[in-house]
Amino acid sequence: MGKTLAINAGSSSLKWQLYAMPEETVLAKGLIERIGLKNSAITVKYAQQVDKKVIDIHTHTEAVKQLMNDLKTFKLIDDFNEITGVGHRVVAGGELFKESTLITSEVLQQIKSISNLAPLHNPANAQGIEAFLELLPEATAVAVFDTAFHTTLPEKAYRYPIPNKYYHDYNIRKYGAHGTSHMYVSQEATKYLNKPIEDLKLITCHIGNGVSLSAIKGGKSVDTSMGFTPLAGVMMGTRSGEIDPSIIPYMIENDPELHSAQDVIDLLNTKSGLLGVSEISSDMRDVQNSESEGNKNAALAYELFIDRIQKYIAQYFAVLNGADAVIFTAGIGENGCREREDIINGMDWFGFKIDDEKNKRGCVGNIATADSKVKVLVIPTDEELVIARDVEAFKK
Ligand SMILES: Nc1ncnc2c1ncn2[C@@H]1O[C@H](COP(=O)(O)OP(=O)(O)O)[C@@H](O)[C@H]1O
Ligand SMILES: CC(=O)OP(=O)(O)O
Ligand SMILES: [Mg+2]
Repeated sequence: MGKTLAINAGSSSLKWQLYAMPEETVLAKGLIERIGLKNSAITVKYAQQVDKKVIDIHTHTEAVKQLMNDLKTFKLIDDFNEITGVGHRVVAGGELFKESTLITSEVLQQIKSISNLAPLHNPANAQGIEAFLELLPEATAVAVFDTAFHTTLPEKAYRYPIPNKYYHDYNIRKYGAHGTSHMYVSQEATKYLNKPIEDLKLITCHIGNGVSLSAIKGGKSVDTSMGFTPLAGVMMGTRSGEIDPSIIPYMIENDPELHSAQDVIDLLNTKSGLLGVSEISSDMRDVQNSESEGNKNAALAYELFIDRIQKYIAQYFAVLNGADAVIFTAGIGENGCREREDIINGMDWFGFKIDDEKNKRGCVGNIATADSKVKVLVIPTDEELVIARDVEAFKK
């Protein structure tokens, strides 16, 4: 039933995959990085080929035009009309969207209206949507929300212990994020655990540039580390994760460079995490390279990063009252052998240990020792496939 594009627009990047549906064959995929900066990097992969180029891409609208031209240049399509569906990852759905939704101009306005719930993401997601509405007005356009999978959280998990009116009148609650990824890897886990999802208790760790963990019981999210916005929870590439909220007014009072709560929130979102502590980079590979050259800040950044993840894993053992498996996914979760070893072997009291022979680059599946009570799984995430499937469901 035609070709479907899955779009994952980040604050400075745009990832995409082109599928033949309903066969779910990946025809091509690509990445446009450094949007809005000099020398944007463009990668297109198709049929064993990789094309890379560097040009300046100023906006997400330009990125979409570039991607569509590349599809023609590399003969992945002859005509734009071959693309009958476009699915967009949208990080925050707030109280407005509990499931994937057909995009109309009203839906687009609503997505923009809740940008406060994902300030780094929703504005970029909306730009991507607008660009495609202009280029492919006939295609089935669907928004797939990161928050949807977490709508099953029990009230004790999603409510904050603040006066009730802030929930009832202002919708202040935990929404979580990365839901598509937590859902996908938890479903994939059944292949390695030989039990139906209804009988499983899982702790999923999505560790990429953004990081979040979830406690999943019987296939439903029962807790997750991100909160009202994706700033909450563990430390990330540029985000602080949890800090004592009293620090915010204290920073404004004492640092003459900070004038408002918004200034501090920007700092916590974009200048903190691995970047803020290492003073080197938000990218884990750069941090580790500096650490190996003896850089103390980089070593501290790494230590904090591992510590925060361990503490959330421990919390979720309590939330679930035990677990069948801990799952690692996303850039660092899938590729970071050392991170997995440091996280798991530092808390082996919980009933698991990494098998060094299995914990290798490119490994997939269980990497725990044979006598581990709790399995440790590496499962590559595939948010784009879930998005393409949701688009397909609307085409029918
Ligand atoms: N081999 C590796 N070892 C450690 N970290 C890695 C490796 N490959 C990628 N990463 C890290 O993965 C992170 C990016 O993850 P990714 O899931 O692509 O993030 P996002 O989707 O949020 O852009 C970066 O910190 C990068 O350094
Ligand atoms: C929600 C979020 O943090 O997403 P990402 O990891 O893509 O930045
Ligand atoms: Mg991601």
